[in-house]
Amino acid sequence: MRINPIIVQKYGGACLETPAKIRAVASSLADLHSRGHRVVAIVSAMGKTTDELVKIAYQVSPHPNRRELDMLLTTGERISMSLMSMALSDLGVPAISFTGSQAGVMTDDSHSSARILDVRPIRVREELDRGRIVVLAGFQGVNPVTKEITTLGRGGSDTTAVAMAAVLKAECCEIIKEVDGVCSADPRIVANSKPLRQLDFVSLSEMCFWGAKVLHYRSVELAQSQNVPLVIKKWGSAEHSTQVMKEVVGMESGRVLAVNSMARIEHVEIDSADLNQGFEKFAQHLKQNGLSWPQLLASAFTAGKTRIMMTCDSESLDTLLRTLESSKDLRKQRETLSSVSLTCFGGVSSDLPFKAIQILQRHGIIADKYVLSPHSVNLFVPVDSREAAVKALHSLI
Ligand SMILES: Nc1ncnc2c1ncn2[C@@H]1O[C@H](COP(=O)(O)OP(=O)(O)O)[C@@H](O)[C@H]1O
Ligand SMILES: N[C@@H](CC(=O)OP(=O)(O)O)C(=O)O
Repeated sequence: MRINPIIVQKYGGACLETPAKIRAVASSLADLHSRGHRVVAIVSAMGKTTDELVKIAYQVSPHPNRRELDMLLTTGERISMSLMSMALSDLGVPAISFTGSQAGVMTDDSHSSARILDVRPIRVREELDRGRIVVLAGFQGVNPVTKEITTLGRGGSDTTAVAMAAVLKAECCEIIKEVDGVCSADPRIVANSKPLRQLDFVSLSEMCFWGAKVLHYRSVELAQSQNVPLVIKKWGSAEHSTQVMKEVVGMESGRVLAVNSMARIEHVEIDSADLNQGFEKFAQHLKQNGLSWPQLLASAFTAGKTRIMMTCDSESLDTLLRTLESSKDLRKQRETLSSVSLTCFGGVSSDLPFKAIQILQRHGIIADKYVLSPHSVNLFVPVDSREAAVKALHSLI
């Protein structure tokens, strides 16, 4: 007997913003199911629900307990999953929803930035075998030791989808968006940004690490390491999609593929004897204050100070900066910056940083410094120049 292929589809908050949108997604899932696929749908919270929950938490407590914050934020996805399952039942399609822990998503114990250690989708497999569509809450899991509920970090539902597709050996993992796949820049900033129809894993993961909000960057790394066929698709449009490939034809062209940016980068300075002690003090400070690790971008040690450059969601950065006020050895250093990154195919050409600096200068923007990664030039600019810098550098594409 031929076993029907499994398709994992992930729907982001934008596609689930209203009850009408949820019903529309349900009918598209029903259609997929009727064509003989076994379907797993990963859902995010409706619209901006997670932002609203975060806001409420900070109105109640200026420094919310991280365990309780995770308990709160996971409710957003629970709402979506149960509504989606109801909508499917109304269409006459058998469906069942599961939370991350019911679906067997096992994580480490790091609240608000947990990493997936294992997936044991026992109930998911049973229900697929019964012919049901399985609807899963993205962005969450459970730590098998502490038994606590965790979240994977903002945008983490993409990573749930890829992890589930990997263990279920799905035929495809489709990330469904309201945008036209992955574009050469955020279409909200650059109206004429170009959709990228094919992208290699390395370039995409670099773009997402440096701020492209289109995918959780850990999901790209996981898809690459687990060999998951990954497609980013525009909702309701068969042809508008980005296919992520192991290799895209071409050698070391250095062609600029995309410009992305990070809105807010902060610097912390730590009194220390060397880099190692600087990091130890930073790690201890995070632990003592119940804070999760931010995304670290660079660090340096000179003259008794370790300086760390980092980013994270704005609420977490605000909380971290507040805790520095009562610290003896750690302090906020210099003004907040934004980043602008050029991601290139097949490596960065040596003259690109200087070309980029000149273009910015012609637009009256002074780049403070830049760092290179194998596939990106990442420049740091004043926060109020961020959008103008993205638009100016998009001329290189
Ligand atoms: N390079 C990029 N390509 C496409 N979208 C991007 C890029 N950088 C940032 N974005 C943003 O990512 C979001 C992705 O799609 P959307 O369906 O709105 O979100 P979600 O699925 O997270 O709810 C959009 O808001 C878009 O503005
Ligand atoms: N709801 C969570 C997780 C997520 O993945 O959301 P989205 O897929 O809408 O970016 C967040 O807003 O962070």
